Amino acid sequence: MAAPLAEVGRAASRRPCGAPLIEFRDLGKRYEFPQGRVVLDGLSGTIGAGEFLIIVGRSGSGKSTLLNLLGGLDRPSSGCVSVDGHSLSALSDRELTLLRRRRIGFIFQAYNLISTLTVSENLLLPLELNGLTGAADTVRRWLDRVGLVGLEEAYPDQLSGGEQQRVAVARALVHEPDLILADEPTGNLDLDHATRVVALLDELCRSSGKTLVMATHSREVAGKADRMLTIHEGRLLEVRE
Ligand SMILES: Nc1ncnc2c1ncn2[C@@H]1O[C@H](COP(=O)(O)OP(=O)(O)OP(=O)(O)O)[C@@H](O)[C@H]1O
Repeated sequence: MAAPLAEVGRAASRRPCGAPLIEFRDLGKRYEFPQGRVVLDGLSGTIGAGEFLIIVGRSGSGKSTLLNLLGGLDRPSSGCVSVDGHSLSALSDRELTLLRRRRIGFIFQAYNLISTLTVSENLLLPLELNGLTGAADTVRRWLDRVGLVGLEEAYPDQLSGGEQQRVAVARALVHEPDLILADEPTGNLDLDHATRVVALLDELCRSSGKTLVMATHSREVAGKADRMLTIHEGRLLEVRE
């Protein structure tokens, strides 16, 4: 049975390695507007703790929609998702917010850094929201890990695309979530920088046993993913190469 939400905030180390972190069953999503369209149709599966899973699919196939459902950013039209045994549909909006804040790190294509905050301040935010102490040291350590020492006081628009994405990577990981959901994290980067960002993400997640689910157009950046799934006509298929 799942532990109460308040008690599972930082319980990743108790989970046996390889046990499913995410389970989804008969998951469906239909958007009513602008015209009724079924984007996801009866998807079921599991994602193991510590796994690196890539989701590919053509533009508009539903990759972002799936990540949003897995991360509790949107509610499914049918079916259910559970994260570490917590059924997302059973959580109130407040509980869902807490689960997302504590347990999940999001990385988006357009970085989504807060433009009026410096690099350091962008990283401090998730720590402060989670009431974590020792924040200044943690931020310094993460800036070192992603190779951004010296840019602490810079604002996002003073950084290159690759640098901004490394800030976004650090921001998603700084509060030690169990699950990282990355939606086209390299979409704005050339192949060389894209490959480096994915390698960094992979290394950071693997070294700390975090689960990484990444949606991308490009199989070339898939790197060392453990598994690759594709969404085609609303269904999820395993890609074997
Ligand atoms: N909020 C919404 N309201 C209505 N339709 C939506 C909404 N969000 C997405 N869609 C539609 O759902 C389909 C899937 O969109 P989604 O963004 O999940 O695809 P994607 O595979 O991530 O695409 P891309 O690779 O271009 O980012 C698209 O046809 C899109 O127009």
